[in-house]
Amino acid sequence: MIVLKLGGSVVTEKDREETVDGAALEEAAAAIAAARDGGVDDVVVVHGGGSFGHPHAEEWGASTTEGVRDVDGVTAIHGAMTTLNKFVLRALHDADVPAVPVHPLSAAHRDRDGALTLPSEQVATLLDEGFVPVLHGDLVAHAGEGATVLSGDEIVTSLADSMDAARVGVCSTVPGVLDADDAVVPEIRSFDDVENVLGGSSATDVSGGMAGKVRELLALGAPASIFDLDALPAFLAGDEPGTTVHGDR
Ligand SMILES: Nc1ncnc2c1ncn2[C@@H]1O[C@H](COP(=O)(O)OP(=O)(O)OP(=O)(O)O)[C@@H](O)[C@H]1O
Ligand SMILES: C=C(C)CCOP(=O)(O)O
Repeated sequence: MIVLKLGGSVVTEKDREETVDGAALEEAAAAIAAARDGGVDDVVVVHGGGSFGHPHAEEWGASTTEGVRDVDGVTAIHGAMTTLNKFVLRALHDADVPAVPVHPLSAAHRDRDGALTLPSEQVATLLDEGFVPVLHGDLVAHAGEGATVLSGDEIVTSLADSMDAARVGVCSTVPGVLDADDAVVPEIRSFDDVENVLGGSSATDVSGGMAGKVRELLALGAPASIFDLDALPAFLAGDEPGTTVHGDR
């Protein structure tokens, strides 16, 4: 199976709070629909926070390690993400993709050391039954912290491991990880390869931007591609566009 992350910076306008990028979302949904028509029917979709989750998380001081205890904060952050999830589902439904939401806050948790448990049996069963599960960056219950941010990238890594994904795709606004001359780095095998060129995100992002992404993907067994929306059809067709991160496991 394939785990595909649609970056929050792809499906939203990251500089305008709670604004969906409708054209990008439509393009992504069309690519997924076309791939399904071509026989690729085992895709799990995860989307990021973009201008929905991140500004609220920042406002409430929540990150992947700093929790929020105020129920209004939980409601604001989780609510923004479920709102974005509804837009993503609608775009997929409009393209005739049988997308079904899976909200991580209802299923996942972190222990006191921050280790994540994200059940995947319901995701696997939905997939077996012909649906396209759609998860999203969210908050999760975190022992001793209240609720912390769970990034879409962590979801991707966790599901890729527990569901033994063959391939992982991370669709972002950049054509791959860029080097100091803005050329795409074709392959990454260790964080040292790219440490000096990796920054955070150009927009509000509480979960680490590109550096966080590469760290997560390096912890994987399956190869992971980072590419832009133009390259999504190629990725779904089996190519490895953009940057391929080969995990160190
Ligand atoms: N060396 C680099 N190569 C490519 N992008 C980089 C690099 N360093 C920093 N970045 C930034 O990382 C961003 C991608 O990370 P970001 O977390 O914003 O993506 P996303 O997954 O699409 O969004 P979200 O986290 O909301 O889901 C790029 O838009 C760019 O601003
Ligand atoms: C900010 C929240 C709640 C989700 C973050 O998910 P990401 O955009 O994948 O890092």
